[in-house]
Amino acid sequence: MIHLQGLTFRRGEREILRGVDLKINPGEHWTLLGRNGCGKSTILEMITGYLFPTSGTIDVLGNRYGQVDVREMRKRIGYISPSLIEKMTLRDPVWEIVASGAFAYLRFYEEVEDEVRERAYIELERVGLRSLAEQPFSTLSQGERKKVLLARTMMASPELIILDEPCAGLDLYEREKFLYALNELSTRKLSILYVTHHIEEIVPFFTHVALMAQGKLVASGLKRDVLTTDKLDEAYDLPLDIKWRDDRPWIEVGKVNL
Ligand SMILES: Nc1ncnc2c1ncn2[C@@H]1O[C@H](COP(=O)(O)OP(=O)(O)OP(=O)(O)O)[C@@H](O)[C@H]1O
Repeated sequence: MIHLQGLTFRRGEREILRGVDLKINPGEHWTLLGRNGCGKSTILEMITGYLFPTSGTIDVLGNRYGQVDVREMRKRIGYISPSLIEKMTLRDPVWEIVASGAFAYLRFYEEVEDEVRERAYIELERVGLRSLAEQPFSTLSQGERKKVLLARTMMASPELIILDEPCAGLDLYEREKFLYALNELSTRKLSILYVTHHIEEIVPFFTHVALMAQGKLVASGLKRDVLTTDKLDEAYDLPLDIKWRDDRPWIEVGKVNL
């Protein structure tokens, strides 16, 4: 599904990625964790073909980057990045925003086929927003907008969904609703790669975790093997204690001397 080998990325004197190896198999759902600036978004931008490594190889969905048209690859990958919402036209109705995902357009300049419109309604129904289909996108809450983007992503039947901090700025209720919608999608034939700063967002359907620090992977593998006190201490340089409740982790922070 995704195989990164020996990825490095340099900008001037800075080594932003330092030998990242990561293998994600079909059907696995991964969370990528690490402090600000450790290189998470850089990895996502490489997997989506917007950035190229200084050295190392990237294989995604059976294709080696450098030997494949990345525009074709992007049609097979749903990518929800922080900048995507800003690119949407706020006055467009919600269903149209969703429908545009079928063609990877940002908006339509011609009549939308009935079949595409119907599919947009179905995807909206799946994320629980069918009733808002005719409203302008601008009238939706932040959480609803994020779920609209999820529905939009599903229009292209992606084999891989990549999300960069999709719950940033959402209140607890909106966050849980978003994660519930994502959980529903996780049962379809696809893999999810999800970047977050919040360990409690690692809901039960996530199977694996990759933990980064300063451009390197501290650990990667099954979530219970990676989310240990020692490994988290190493990545965050804080006295942390991990607890589990209903297969969902949360963090206790010990006395901090910064
Ligand atoms: N094109 C670039 N030129 C120079 N520096 C860059 C470039 N792209 C990223 N960086 C730097 O690389 C580091 C990693 O950035 P990246 O956005 O991948 O981190 P991140 O882990 O996603 O951080 P955050 O959690 O804050 O979003 C940062 O220090 C950033 O300033």
